[in-house]
Amino acid sequence: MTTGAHRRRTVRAIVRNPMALSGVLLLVLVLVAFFAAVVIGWVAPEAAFDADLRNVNAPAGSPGHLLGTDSSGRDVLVRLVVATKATMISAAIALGVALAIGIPGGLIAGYYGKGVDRAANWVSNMVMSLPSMVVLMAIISGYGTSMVVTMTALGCMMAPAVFRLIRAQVKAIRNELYIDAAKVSGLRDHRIIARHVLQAVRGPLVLMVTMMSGIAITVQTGLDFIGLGDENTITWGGMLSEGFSALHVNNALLLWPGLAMSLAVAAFFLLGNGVRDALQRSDQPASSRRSGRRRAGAVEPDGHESLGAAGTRDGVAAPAEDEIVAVRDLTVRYGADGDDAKDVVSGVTLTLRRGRTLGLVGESGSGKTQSAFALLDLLPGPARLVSGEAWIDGVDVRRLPARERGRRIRDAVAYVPQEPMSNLDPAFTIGSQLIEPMRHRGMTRKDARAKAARLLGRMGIADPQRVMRSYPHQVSGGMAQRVLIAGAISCEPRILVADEPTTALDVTVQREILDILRGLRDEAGMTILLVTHDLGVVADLCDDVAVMRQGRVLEHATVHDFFARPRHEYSRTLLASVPDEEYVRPPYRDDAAAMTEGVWR
Ligand SMILES: Nc1ncnc2c1ncn2[C@@H]1O[C@H](COP(=O)(O)OP(=O)(O)OP(=O)(O)O)[C@@H](O)[C@H]1O
Repeated sequence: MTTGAHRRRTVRAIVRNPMALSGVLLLVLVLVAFFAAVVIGWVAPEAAFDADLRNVNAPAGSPGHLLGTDSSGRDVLVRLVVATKATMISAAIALGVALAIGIPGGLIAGYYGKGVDRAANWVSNMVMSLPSMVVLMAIISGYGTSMVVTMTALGCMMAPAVFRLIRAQVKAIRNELYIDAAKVSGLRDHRIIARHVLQAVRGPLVLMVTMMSGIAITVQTGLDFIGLGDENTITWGGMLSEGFSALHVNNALLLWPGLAMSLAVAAFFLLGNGVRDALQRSDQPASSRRSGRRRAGAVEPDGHESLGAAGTRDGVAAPAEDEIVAVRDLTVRYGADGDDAKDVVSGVTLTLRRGRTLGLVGESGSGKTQSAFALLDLLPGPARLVSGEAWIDGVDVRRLPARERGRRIRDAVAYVPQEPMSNLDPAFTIGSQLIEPMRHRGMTRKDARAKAARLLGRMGIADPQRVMRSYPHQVSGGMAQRVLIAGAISCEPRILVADEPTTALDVTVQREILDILRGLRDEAGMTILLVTHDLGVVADLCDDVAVMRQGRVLEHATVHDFFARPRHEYSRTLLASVPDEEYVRPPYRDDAAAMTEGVWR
């Protein structure tokens, strides 16, 4: 579905939602009153102050006075309409200030974490602990009853609520795999925040904005009611105060401004709830949203030391020309140094030769993914890279400054993750997710769209245009994996890191995906690092193999040597534990050609 179609669907959902619709209608009424107040201010600025002392406290329906007059003979309806303007402007000021502080603060603190987050959170907690009314009264006593000053202060007091909401939402999605995928595809932080993060927080934000509008109106009216408002401005609070003084003479004077305020507040609350529901309904089913695996330890990113930090040894020889990737002595540590430290990758050395496929095998938890993440500079927050080199195409990227390192890795290496669905942002069509990285690298939208369709075709997708219009929840797992591979190769990387790309798929689709990878190696000359625990896949697709266990590489050999003459005891155990001997039988024969004729073909 296109963005335009999605928008139409959202509008339809709002119109069909009774709560949203009544909110919209009430808000239209308030806006009509607002614009009427603006017009009255131009054409008859004195109309709200015209007193007719011979006609005080006239009841509603009196000639010329639909809602009657007040105790000075002024027309209640005109005053009510004029008061709408000041009340709405006050609410807008408070809201604007709260959003201007809260949204960027929450985005930055939630996305970057660490010290920024701690400092911002501390300030927010401090402001939240202050009693708002007392602070507002103190400000009024110090700076007078200026509406702008009072509402700006109220906005500052409300900002922490926005900050907390945005920060919590950003933290919840910061470690989603589709955010990692966006990083890998080369999108800069500000684009990821604008495109993926803001999109995810819009629902709760709409609700908060409407709630806060209601609160701002209530507070402003309350302050005016108790006499702390700007006495030169007509407001609903001021009218309520006058009505309260004349309660026993004309109780209708309390009714009309009270009703106006209640309707305005209700308009915002109904609209907020309705729009939130409509947004949820017009998006894909909740079950398909963010169902992805969240990497363990995604809570606080303290102490993250990425590639490029200290520890590079000088004077080390560069890898040979055909070694497109050379990882040497890589150690990834979780926890602070000392007893808490845990090395999940210990002194790992791996070599990928140009145009070949290296299978990284090992039992679950052996450190395969962490090694791949270390190479991609994608380690999660709590992980630290404490030693090692990572050579990509003749450059040790650990020695590069962060930005240059990121650029070099993204230019050379693409990543295909294990769980296709959780690596696609549920809020965007597949087409837009494929096109964006190419656009980011300077391609026109038209060219990027054509290339995306072409790549999907090459991935064996029969109707690329339809798939591009679809949202992730509308395609199967196998299709999503093809989409991710198409996305990964769209910017023409030289190296592909595929982390168990077939694990979540059924056998037929697995075979097709493996064929695609084989085609990328054989036809496009791509170098592939294939993380897998499946020796059948290794036998079928890989040229070299590295066996990992407990964070260490135990054996690094050609596939032929590995199957024919496994050197390490653990390799022999692994081979012996394969349930169906047929899987690995062909490579055991000392016949290199037979290796590619395994059961997958
Ligand atoms: N955030 C984390 N905090 C602490 N330890 C972690 C964290 N993430 C991973 N680990 C540990 O790192 C080790 C290696 O994990 P890794 O994901 O690399 O394993 P793997 O070989 O890819 O396994 P699998 O095949 O199950 O994906 C495991 O012992 C795991 O528990």
